Amino acid sequence: MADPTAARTPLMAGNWKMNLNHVEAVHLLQKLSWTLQDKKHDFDRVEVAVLPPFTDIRSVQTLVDGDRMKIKYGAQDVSTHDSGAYTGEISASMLTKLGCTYVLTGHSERRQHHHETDEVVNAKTAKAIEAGLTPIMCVGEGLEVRKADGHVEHCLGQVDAGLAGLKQDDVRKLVIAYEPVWAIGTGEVATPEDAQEVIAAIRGRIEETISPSVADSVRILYGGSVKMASAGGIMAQPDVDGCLVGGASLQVDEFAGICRYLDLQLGYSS
Ligand SMILES: O=C[C@H](O)COP(=O)(O)O
Repeated sequence: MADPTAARTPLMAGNWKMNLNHVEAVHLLQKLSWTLQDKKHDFDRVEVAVLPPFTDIRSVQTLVDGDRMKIKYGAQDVSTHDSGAYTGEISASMLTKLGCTYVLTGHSERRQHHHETDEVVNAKTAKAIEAGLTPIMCVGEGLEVRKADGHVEHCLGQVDAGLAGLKQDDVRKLVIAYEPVWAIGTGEVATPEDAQEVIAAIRGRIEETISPSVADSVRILYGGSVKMASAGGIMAQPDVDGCLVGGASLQVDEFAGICRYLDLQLGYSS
């Protein structure tokens, strides 16, 4: 039986999507770091990561290394290929070389606008792991599926397909993000109970198909219009291990507030 209270370090990951050039990226990251330092953020207690566009990653790396920041970073996508004649693609080893920790796979915007199938998501996830990156593999249902009450089965199907063929120890280390498509960038947040329902089902599926200890270790995030005001309620759910934040990660005070949800809950916000 998977233990929903097993120790898993919460992760707050900011997906900048196609926003911020490299100069703007440096400004935002510097300000985020100062804000969190000023509030004495404990990065071992709540991990913080940013996922900039590819063109910003080298600048982010220089800043993180130069200032010895504890903020981690990663990319928003990765190729299924290792190298060669694949115009416009970026390989997993290129990201590792840039010091990336994380990479998103299967974000709904890639599934929707770039027709990424579950097989492609699985191949990208495997390539990322092979190169030493931690994939944040995204799953989530659209509005029609939710209305037809098929959301849990839909997400479990995406999880099964995305994890196919991966080794137990690799699954243990990866991160899954549940993002209901109808809640992305719409201001429409799933309730904390909606997030818990699907995330607990995903953990249960991993327990069943892989192992209870892997299910206890794997971190599962919620994403979809998360704001400072909603983060505490979402994070109070026993199976939710963090948030994948889009729009609010472009506003330093909002994102810092999300990262500090524990302090804010405890009333240390002043
Ligand atoms: O990757 C992040 C998600 O797509 C959520 O975006 P959002 O916070 O703007 O709704």
